[in-house]
Amino acid sequence: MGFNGSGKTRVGKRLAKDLNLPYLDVDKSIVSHMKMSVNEIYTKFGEPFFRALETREIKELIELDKPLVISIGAGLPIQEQNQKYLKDLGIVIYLKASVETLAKRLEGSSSFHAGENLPEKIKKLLAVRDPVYEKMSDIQVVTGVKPFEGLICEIKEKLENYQKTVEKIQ
Ligand SMILES: Nc1ncnc2c1ncn2[C@@H]1O[C@H](COP(=O)(O)OP(=O)(O)O)[C@@H](O)[C@H]1O
Ligand SMILES: O=C(O)C1=C[C@@H](OP(=O)(O)O)[C@@H](O)[C@H](O)C1
Ligand SMILES: [Mg+2]
Repeated sequence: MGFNGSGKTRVGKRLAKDLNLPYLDVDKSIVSHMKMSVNEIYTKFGEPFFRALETREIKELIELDKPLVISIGAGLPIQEQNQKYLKDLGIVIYLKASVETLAKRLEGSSSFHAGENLPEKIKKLLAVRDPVYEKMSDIQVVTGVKPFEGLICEIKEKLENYQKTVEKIQ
């Protein structure tokens, strides 16, 4: 979980490979179910419809009850209707990034329509989203500081520690 460009796809795919688990991207699942791009769904049916598809998708994943590494869209956790399901989905990792890191990564991105002032748009949206990501996450890592390999090691270490702590409690 994280802002657009925080690395959900890249980190998710690598983590799945290292943990020997299947990888699933919620946006990609929606696109393949609908046979339409995210942009087409937004244009044709509007955002609330897309958000309802996200909700349906994560409910199905909970019912599936299968170990997976999942990337969710940046807007999914912001929807109140999804927050109760997110907790049931499993361990939630927040890829936290600064405005500067995100602006660097999202420059020229076709999926993040920034218009004129990219850092300003990121700053505004992040101010709303970061507290929600903080609240909804079990594990947090800062991305954009250390090299990718180091970040992956940090995530795996934090995951192990988290699982050990949960086992102790149960
Ligand atoms: N830890 C990282 N260090 C440097 N670049 C990264 C890192 N994680 C992701 N990126 C790059 O940032 C961009 C956005 O990553 P991506 O995984 O597509 O983000 P998201 O799925 O969260 O939108 C890609 O070009 C990706 O290669
Ligand atoms: O920020 C958002 O509201 C969205 C982020 C996108 O996912 P990424 O986080 O992979 O860009 C995608 O779900 C959709 O375009 C809406
Ligand atoms: Mg992505």
